[in-house]
Amino acid sequence: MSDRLDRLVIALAQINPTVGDVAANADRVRAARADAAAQGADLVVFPELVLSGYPPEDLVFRQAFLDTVQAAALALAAETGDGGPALLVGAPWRFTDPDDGRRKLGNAALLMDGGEIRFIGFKYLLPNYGVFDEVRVFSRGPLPDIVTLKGARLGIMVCEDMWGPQVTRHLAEQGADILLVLNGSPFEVDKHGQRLENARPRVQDAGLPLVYVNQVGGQDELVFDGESFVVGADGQMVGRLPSWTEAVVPTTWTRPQGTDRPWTCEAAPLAPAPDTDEAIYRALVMGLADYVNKNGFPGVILGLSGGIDSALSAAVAVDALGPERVWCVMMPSPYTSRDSLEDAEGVAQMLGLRYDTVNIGPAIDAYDQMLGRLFEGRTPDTTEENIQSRARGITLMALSNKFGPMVLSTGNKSEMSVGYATLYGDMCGGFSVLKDVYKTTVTRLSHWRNAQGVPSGMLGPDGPVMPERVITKPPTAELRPDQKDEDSLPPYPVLDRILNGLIEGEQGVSDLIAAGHDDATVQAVWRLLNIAEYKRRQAPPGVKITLRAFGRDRRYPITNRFRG
Ligand SMILES: Nc1ncnc2c1ncn2[C@@H]1O[C@H](COP(=O)(O)OP(=O)(O)OC[C@H]2O[C@@H]([n+]3cccc(C(=O)O)c3)[C@H](O)[C@@H]2O)[C@@H](O)[C@H]1O
Ligand SMILES: Nc1ncnc2c1ncn2[C@@H]1O[C@H](COP(=O)(O)OP(=O)(O)OP(=O)(O)O)[C@@H](O)[C@H]1O
Ligand SMILES: NC(=O)CC[C@H](N)C(=O)O
Repeated sequence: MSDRLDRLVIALAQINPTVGDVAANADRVRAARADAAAQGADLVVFPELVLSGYPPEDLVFRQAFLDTVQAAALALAAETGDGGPALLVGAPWRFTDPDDGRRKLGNAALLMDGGEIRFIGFKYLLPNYGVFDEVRVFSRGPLPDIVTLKGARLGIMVCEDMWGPQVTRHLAEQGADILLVLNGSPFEVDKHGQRLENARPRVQDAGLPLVYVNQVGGQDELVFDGESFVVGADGQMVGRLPSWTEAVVPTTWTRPQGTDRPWTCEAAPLAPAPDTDEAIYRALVMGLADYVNKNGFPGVILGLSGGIDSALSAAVAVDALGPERVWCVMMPSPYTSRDSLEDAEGVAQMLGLRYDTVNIGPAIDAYDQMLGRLFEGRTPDTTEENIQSRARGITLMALSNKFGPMVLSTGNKSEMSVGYATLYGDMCGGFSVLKDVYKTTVTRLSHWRNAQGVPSGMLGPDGPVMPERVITKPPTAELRPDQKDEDSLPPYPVLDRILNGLIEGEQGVSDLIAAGHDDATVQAVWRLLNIAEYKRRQAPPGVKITLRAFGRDRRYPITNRFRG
């Protein structure tokens, strides 16, 4: 037998598309192809729906949008007539269903080679759970055929196709040599482990190696971490791309020349996977940066209270956008303590950003006067507290309207769970960094960022970002004298464990009581969680990091009498 080898170089193009910007996405594909060509690639594999951006949601109902995608795809395909690498690109694509003869829309993978679209495969398993609604917008295609490139029989799948056995089995039966998977797989804590756990049974079932290409970047509530990889037919990781950054990485595949022996991938670089806290922090930074930049804002503005939530939100914003694009405003009331003033100023100095003070005292006096006659005989309560919060909201929105930065809302997941936030007050804003981050995780991330220095690729200071006291002092809303969060809520470690069970674990009240939690506390938290749904529906979007984020993932009725 000859010891010469057949050789195929497959480049993994982990790029950051923008939903709806078809021309820019096609240009990114071109740039990645040029990069891959310079690295000797024969084929460049891109993420799911890279031409439209993922997820395109109802945008794909517009024929004009599909026409634009189709024109861009045909232009890219024509360019592969130059003898350079072939492209494997995801796009929404209209097709005629062979079973019923009807025109449908599929989530497709297009193989472009030799100046034409040589092969079209469609996603077979459409995810319709959690954040995914693909049955609503796409039809499943027929089970895909295999296609040959430079003698290698490629089995092409689209994302969810790898999460069930059917498509892999079909491709293996057809005689595939290598499985290629185009993905739009959003980040969740510890998701990278799940991807590998789902890839391995497919690989073992088929006895075939697998190439997994995921996108990076933020799209509204979703953020994609990339972390594309190659797994050998033995289930071992052969190569892994870095997370949270664009990358075009070639992998070299060989087999004995002229034989029908399996293709194997030569060892490729194995980028380290970040630990949990770093991954969450990077998700928040990328989610915010892409939201602000892709929507064309000059920067963000937020209320800096001297508390931990606004301090961490400001730190994430500075790491995402740089200090010159983040504006913080301290808005003291008569209840604002000296410590809060010092701590807010400390945060601003450490982050090196623009910091202003606007006293809300005159606004509160004005409302006291305006409402005095109508409120006569009523004792002060949360009504007056909420007016303070709303005076801050109005101030931030006025500065946003006048100067253009988007207001960043600072509430965390613990508060959003129990409705501990004021509608049109501290809930106002365009985007919320911490919306899906429990308070105990806020504390952990703050310690992490203070100890870590600037994470690679970020724009903030290489040192601590908030005074230690901001992390260690008891949380307070400072809406009345000596107020502490724990006056109204269980201590956050207790609250977060219960919320984690009710939300992430979908556990019942009785399960949590049986697990040893205090009966009355669990009942109270469950009640608050239920009655705060109306607030969450009016809350700004924020970066999803958990299994069950409010908004896209966890959708409960507002009008809901079930209390069991
Ligand atoms: N199902 C439903 N559908 C639609 N609307 C509903 C509703 N239930 C009540 N509402 C309305 O919602 C209003 C109550 O909500 P809202 O006005 O937000 O006020 P509310 O929830 O009563 O008070 C805000 C709470 O957030 C706490 N908090 C914590 C931390 C920071 C801050 C801060 O502001 O900085 C505040 C504050 O201590 C207080 O407990 C009611 O007046 C009612 O009209
Ligand atoms: N004195 C203040 N100056 C500026 N902004 C404020 C002030 N007080 C509250 N805010 C804004 O309202 C948000 C909610 O504040 P509050 O302090 O009441 O609750 P919190 O959830 O403990 O937040 P934090 O930890 O940031 O204080 C803050 O994150 C901040 O954006
Ligand atoms: N786009 C998709 O099909 C994604 C679904 C898949 N289970 C994932 O999260 O990775």
